[in-house]
Amino acid sequence: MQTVLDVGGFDVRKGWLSPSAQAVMASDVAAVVAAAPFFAPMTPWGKPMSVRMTSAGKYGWFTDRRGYRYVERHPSGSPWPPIPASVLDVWRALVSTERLPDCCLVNWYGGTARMGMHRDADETDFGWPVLSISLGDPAVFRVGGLARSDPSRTIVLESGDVVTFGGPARLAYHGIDRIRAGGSRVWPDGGRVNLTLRVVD
Ligand SMILES: O=C(O)CCC(=O)C(=O)O
Ligand SMILES: [Fe+2]
Repeated sequence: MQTVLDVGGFDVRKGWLSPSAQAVMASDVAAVVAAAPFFAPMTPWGKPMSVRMTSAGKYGWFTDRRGYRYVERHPSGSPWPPIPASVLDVWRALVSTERLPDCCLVNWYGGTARMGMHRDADETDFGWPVLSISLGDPAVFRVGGLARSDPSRTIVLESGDVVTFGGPARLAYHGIDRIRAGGSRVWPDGGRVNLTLRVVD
């Protein structure tokens, strides 16, 4: 495991998923996306996000002019599909076999997509970590500290890397500076998917 932050609880597991496990998970994610298609989220201040987004599980993360929140339905009105077993297995191995996540947020990054620095703070209990899985093209991931003004540094997240934000790092600022197109064969047309597993309430 790599220690990147000065506070504890930010753990990077490089190559935790084998190429064959990544392939199984990619086809499970494709099935989630077939049931709950990607949509273009809008920030509360009216700017479209550059990622495309969907979710699996009891809740999906959502944003529009009314703000950030978890919702029980896809914008189509359908409930979110279940979180695939291949994804839950990672949570069971690294976090808990008793309390499973309520939400698997699926972010799709095409060529120029990025994500600004933010904290994952829409959940009720910060005692549970957020677990992040990367599939596809490498991403330049930026992680800072607990205040927006803290110094930050970058690491490259590649396909199969698994990150947990727990303990003091649960509320660390983080974001995606950019994607390195063409760095993976997980998706036939390139791009990157990031899955984040969250206990919501
Ligand atoms: O794409 C990533 O690695 C991070 C995604 C993220 O921070 C989020 O969805 O809250
Ligand atoms: Fe996040």
